[in-house]
Amino acid sequence: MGILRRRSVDDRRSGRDRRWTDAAVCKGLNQDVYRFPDWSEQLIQFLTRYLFFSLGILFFNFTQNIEPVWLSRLELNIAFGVYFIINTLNFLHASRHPICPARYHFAMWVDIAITAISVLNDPYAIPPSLLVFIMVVLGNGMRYGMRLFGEAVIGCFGAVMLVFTLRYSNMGELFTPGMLFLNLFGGIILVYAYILMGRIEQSRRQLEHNSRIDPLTGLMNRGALMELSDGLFQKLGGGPHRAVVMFADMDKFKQVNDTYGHGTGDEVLRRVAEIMRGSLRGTDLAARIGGDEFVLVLTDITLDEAELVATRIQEQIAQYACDHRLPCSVTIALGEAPTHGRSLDAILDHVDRALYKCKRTRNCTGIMRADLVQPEQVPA
Ligand SMILES: Nc1nc2c(ncn2[C@@H]2O[C@H](COP(=O)(O)OP(=O)(O)OP(=O)(O)O)[C@@H](O)[C@H]2O)c(=O)[nH]1
Repeated sequence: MGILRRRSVDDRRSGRDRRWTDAAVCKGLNQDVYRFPDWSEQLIQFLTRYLFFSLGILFFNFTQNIEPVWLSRLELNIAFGVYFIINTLNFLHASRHPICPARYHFAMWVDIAITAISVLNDPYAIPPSLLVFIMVVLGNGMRYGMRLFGEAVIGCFGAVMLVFTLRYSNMGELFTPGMLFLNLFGGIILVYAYILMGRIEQSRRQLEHNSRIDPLTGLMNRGALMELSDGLFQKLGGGPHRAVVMFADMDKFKQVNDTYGHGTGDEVLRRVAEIMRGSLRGTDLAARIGGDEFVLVLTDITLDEAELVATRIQEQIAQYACDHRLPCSVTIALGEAPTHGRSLDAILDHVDRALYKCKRTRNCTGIMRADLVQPEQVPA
């Protein structure tokens, strides 16, 4: 039971990164297909775009013997000017709304368009500006996840084909071996980067999953519970909806371990987790937060209804213990949001006291509501 007393917030992610990811969760954005880079990453990308803009202006306006082949210099400068304005508007939007997949897509297509215009107007037979397509794919795809990566590959491939067709129809240019090599090389880099990125993303997701799940029971761990319940309690806010926090602690579990071994103890924990999981609805949360301690967060439910759920869980565990001739049982304490607090931490403080009291009271039925425990009864 001491684990709640030791509970602290220091293992939680902090700062902007966390708020951004939480915001993504709240907005219901799919983090399997999108990545949400932090502001510094996006800032570097915008600076790269401004760098590309400056190089384009310098190349087409101030390099000797360079004449745009498709547009007039004025038209080309207008295109770059429009790019500058769009980029700046996107930049301002990003500084206010860093998480915005629609903008990620839009900015990437604008990048593809201006790159295609540059390659189209590049007078070199083997246009070095083709390499910018690789930068567009890597710069966008690696930052924002597999969805944008795939879209960038398809978009850039389509743009290259279109540009070559137009260059050919305009200049009668044939594919030179150098051009063929450059495209082949670029294509191989992109496919390689896509595969590599896919593997990295998969490992990242696996790691993230493992860091949130208790491997013995498959329930979430304490860190994941704290993180998800933050969002859940924020949503409750001052509204009419309620949530009940249930804290369950096994009794005589040490005796099970000592008498029958840790293998049996593990099996008991797995079975208890199964019973708890079976009592939940889709929106509820269940976690093992310590050795033999479990926390459930039930949404849209009253304390009375939650007490019935707790009784059912208790009965099923008692039945299991009886069937296997085990001495263990479970004590469950209940608290309610917002009556006992507006965050999981705050409610758990109350519920922890109720559990402590129930464990120490001989006539406790094994279920205790936090509202039945007065502050002065709380042990020091
Ligand atoms: N089998 C097993 N045992 C564990 C695990 N994690 C913690 N424990 C054991 O769980 C026991 C918890 O101790 P206590 O909280 O004193 O258990 P209890 O006998 O139920 O005592 P009360 O809670 O005071 O009723 C300890 O013996 C731990 O070694 C685990 O993952 N598997």
